[in-house]
Amino acid sequence: MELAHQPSMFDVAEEAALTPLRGRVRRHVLDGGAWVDHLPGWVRGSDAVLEVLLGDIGWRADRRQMYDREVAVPRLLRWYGRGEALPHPLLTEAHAALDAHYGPELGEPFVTAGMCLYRDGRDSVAWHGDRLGRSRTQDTMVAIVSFGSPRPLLLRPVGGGESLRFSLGHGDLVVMGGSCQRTWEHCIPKTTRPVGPRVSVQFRPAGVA
Ligand SMILES: O=C(O)CCC(=O)C(=O)O
Ligand SMILES: [Fe+2]
Repeated sequence: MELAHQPSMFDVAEEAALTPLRGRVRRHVLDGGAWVDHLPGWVRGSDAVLEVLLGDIGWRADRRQMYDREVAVPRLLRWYGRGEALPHPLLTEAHAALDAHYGPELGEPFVTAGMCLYRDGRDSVAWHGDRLGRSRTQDTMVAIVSFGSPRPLLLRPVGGGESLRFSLGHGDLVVMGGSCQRTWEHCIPKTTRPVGPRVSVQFRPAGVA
């Protein structure tokens, strides 16, 4: 796998650390019982995490069921199941912090960590909801921590309407909650701008995909 990445481009002097969530994360209430929480700069010292994520952690090219077709996904994937050790301790801390903050509202823990690597602007994910599991019928949360080059996350209501745009930069947190996976769709569009790699780390409860 060829990635435009050299260790020397990172300043890993700053140790990766989380900043507080409470009182800082901003909730955007959307139509239809959906919401999006956004906290730019949740993680400090994200270079150290990105460097590990861009290494050999078992990235795979994959295929995915999209609507009624199976398509090659233009991004690399790495799935961490229940209890599987995450590749950087900051991610383990992030998981615990998300559980502490969202557990009372979510009513269950985040369990899996799905990771996506967008190598450059040609990598993307098309409009979809994460509805392969219980999220097809139930409210849930998907928490995304982003590392690397900023890419926008777009959201639009199922059935049409204006789309919203959240910037997902290095160390930023976005949480899609409520009915968001079934009443809204989201995507990471391709871009012709020269962008470096981005890794998205998505925490989901059991049975949500
Ligand atoms: O790249 C992201 O942050 C979003 C990825 C996504 O929507 C998915 O994998 O279901
Ligand atoms: Fe998604």
